Amino acid sequence: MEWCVSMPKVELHAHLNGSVRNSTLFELARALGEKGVIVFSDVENVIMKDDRTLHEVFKLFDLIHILTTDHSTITRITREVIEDFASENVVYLELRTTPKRNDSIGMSKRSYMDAVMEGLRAVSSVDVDYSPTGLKTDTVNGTARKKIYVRFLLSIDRRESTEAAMETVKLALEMRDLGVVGIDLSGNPIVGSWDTFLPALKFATEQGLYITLHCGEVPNQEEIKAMIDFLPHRIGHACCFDKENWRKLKSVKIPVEICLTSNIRTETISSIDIHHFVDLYKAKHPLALCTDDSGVFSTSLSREYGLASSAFSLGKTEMFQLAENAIDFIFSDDGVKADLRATFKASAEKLDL
Ligand SMILES: CNc1ncnc2c1ncn2[C@@H]1O[C@H](COP(=O)(O)O)[C@@H](O)[C@H]1O
Ligand SMILES: [Zn+2]
Repeated sequence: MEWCVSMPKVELHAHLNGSVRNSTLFELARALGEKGVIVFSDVENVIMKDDRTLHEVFKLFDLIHILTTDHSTITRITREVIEDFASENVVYLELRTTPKRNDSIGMSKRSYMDAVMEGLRAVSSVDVDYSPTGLKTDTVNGTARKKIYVRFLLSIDRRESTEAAMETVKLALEMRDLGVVGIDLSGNPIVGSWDTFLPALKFATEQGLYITLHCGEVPNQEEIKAMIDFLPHRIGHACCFDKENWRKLKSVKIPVEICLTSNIRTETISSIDIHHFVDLYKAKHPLALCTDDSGVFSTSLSREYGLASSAFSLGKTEMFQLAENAIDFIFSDDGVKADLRATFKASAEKLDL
């Protein structure tokens, strides 16, 4: 596990509100409890519960959103989440979040994202490169400070309308210079229908945004087929595919964001030894290990690598290679890729690989 921490890593699938530290959630819940907005002990029971079905996870997100959704809290959790990933040597992070409108507190999707950007700028433990135009890393006494690349994906929640989804895509386009690189479709997989989001996703693609879709968290083969036919740049999960969709996915080689702990905890996959990671890995299908919701599932990217290593008997060289391969699937240009490859090369020498 310690070795997995020391290795550089690339995180491609992390939801902001799913990655909040438990200690922060408790602090926020206590404060709202004192104001009489919520009952602290109810919240405590929900947060501490370890195994949750997929359905229960979405109830938890509704609760987390009550705790986090004001501008200053969004700023705080963004800073903390980036610092947490940087502290375990994540060198490139694509953080996704659903821009939220809440008229009662004067929050628009834009002001929500401005609060996120403020959190990013407040990170102090590490240099943050978030702008596609690049940040020059300061050299202090000949040693460059530790650096993390951060890019954002704006999520469309499956509860949203076509218009709301389109608003999110337009916001992403507006915020391109601030490091917003793409669109994610997420939310409760049994809610909403693919057709609702298609116009916004098509528009996003035409405008050159990258697309990743939560795909196959439930066995809806028709939707899975339609999603693969759309040819997104990546998909998340790919758990409940039938034979035909599996074959299709492999033939078009869409990279898969693999979230081991999330799939096991939500019982989407019944046990780790039958996880589709094995089949995809053996087939050399493009894939990347990711956390999904490190707070909600009490994990970290280092833990996910540790889990893969022990469950599938992967050695250090294989783990390192797996982490490095994820560079190929990032939503950034060749300059960033080259810089990340150089970081991995320097680290391989240090780690004696
Ligand atoms: C467990 N598997 C999952 N499947 C689908 N969507 C998920 C998810 N985990 C998280 N989300 C999506 O991310 C939101 C929380 O972060 P943000 O408020 O956007 O920062 C959730 O409300 C849900 O829409
Ligand atoms: Zn997810």
